Amino acid sequence: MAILYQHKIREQLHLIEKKEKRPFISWTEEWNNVDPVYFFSLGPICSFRERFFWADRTNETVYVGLGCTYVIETEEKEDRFHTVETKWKQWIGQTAFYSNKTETVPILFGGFSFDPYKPRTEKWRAFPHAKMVVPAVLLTSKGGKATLTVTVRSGQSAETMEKIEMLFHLLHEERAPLHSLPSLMKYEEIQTEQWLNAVKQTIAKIRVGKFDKVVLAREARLSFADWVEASAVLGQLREQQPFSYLFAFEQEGQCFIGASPEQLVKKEGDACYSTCLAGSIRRGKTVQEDEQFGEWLLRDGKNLHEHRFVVQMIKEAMEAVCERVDMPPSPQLLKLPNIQHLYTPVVGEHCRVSSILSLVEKMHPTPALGGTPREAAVKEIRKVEPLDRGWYAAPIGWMDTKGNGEFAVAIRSGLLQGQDVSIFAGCGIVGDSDPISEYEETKVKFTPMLSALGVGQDE
Ligand SMILES: C=C(O[C@H]1C=CC=C(C(=O)O)[C@@H]1O)C(=O)O
Ligand SMILES: [Mg+2]
Repeated sequence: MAILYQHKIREQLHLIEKKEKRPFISWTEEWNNVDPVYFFSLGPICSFRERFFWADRTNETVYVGLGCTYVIETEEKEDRFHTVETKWKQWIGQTAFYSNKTETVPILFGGFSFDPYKPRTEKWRAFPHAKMVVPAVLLTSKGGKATLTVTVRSGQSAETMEKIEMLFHLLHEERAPLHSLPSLMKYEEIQTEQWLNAVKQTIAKIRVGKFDKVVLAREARLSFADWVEASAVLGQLREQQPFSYLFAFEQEGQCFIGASPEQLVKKEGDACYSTCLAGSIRRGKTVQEDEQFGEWLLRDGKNLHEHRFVVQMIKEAMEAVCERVDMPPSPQLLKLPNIQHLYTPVVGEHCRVSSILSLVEKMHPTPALGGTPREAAVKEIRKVEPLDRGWYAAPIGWMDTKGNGEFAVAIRSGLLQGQDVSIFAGCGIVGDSDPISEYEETKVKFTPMLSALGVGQDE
């Protein structure tokens, strides 16, 4: 099967290259189903130096990208979303699209930094303020049906084909097990004292009316005995966090990865969707305790307050561009394996914007990651938070050639850098926050990444 495909793709690309005058060729074909995490794991073995992974909360849409045929990246601050949009349109205009018996279109995948005005540290050097890529090979799985898209620069298909041939060869062989996780050498929470002080100061400032809400995040660092391979972590996240977005974006051997429950925005034609997620409590140890915690969260003034700011902002942002916006009048509970949240889904109809990036720009950062008022809160985070957030808490996702797409908020995430890993977690500070409870909340939010790394919470 794989051998057949290989010849077919090579032949097709060759024919197209001969007659096509455009700089890029993108060719899509129906394909046999393959485990996406396994597909992702084969990238480096086939000399693809970049890779990404995306699965939405229901696993309905899964994308795996290997290699990089076209990169859009910018260090611009104000204009970054606009620049990506313009370059994407230019690329679409330069590309010849071919497909065989499928409606699937190629996508652009990537993300943004949380705050382009925060000075970048060495840790995030491979992650500019905006970076989105068109992969050389894209595996798309939609509703259980798979397609493969090969995108090449015209005249350069031979180089990509060599790697693809290797990929097909490996897929044809008996499946090798995923990498195992190395053992933990060191676990360290970073600048906890400074973070707690920042929380205390922020609470005081909120109490005198300087802000309504500010989200403050912190970092923990882990060192392992060996290289931490992204596919091993991804495999664990997939098992342990079944109702979250799974994402990974690997560049220069560094991989930003996570399992986020939080949708920033999705656009499908003229409908758009978002979720308000803020307000948290851990899961109970028994069914009864778990229900008690949930009931408490639904009634707790401080958490409802935290949540309300997010609802207000998302509602306003959607109302500005949609004819109709629907949402339930009060939050529901979203129960995840380690934590429960207050949750309000939002649906916008007859959306007037043509590209998801305009919605991303409007909505980032929501008060679940930044605060209220937005500008003042982000400035305060920049000043007092002892952390370079990089891509943590920022938009990550995809868009297609029609301007549709979906972005999650990259929380419950970490950065894999060889044997070292940084993980991040934040929480919404309001006037009646208690620093120790907020500290505990961030600990619970570290759990998904720690478990995926094979680390127990008390290590
Ligand atoms: C900032 C994070 O969570 C946000 C999302 C849900 C609940 C939150 C909270 O209750 O504080 C946070 O706003 C994080 O997980 O790092
Ligand atoms: Mg909270």
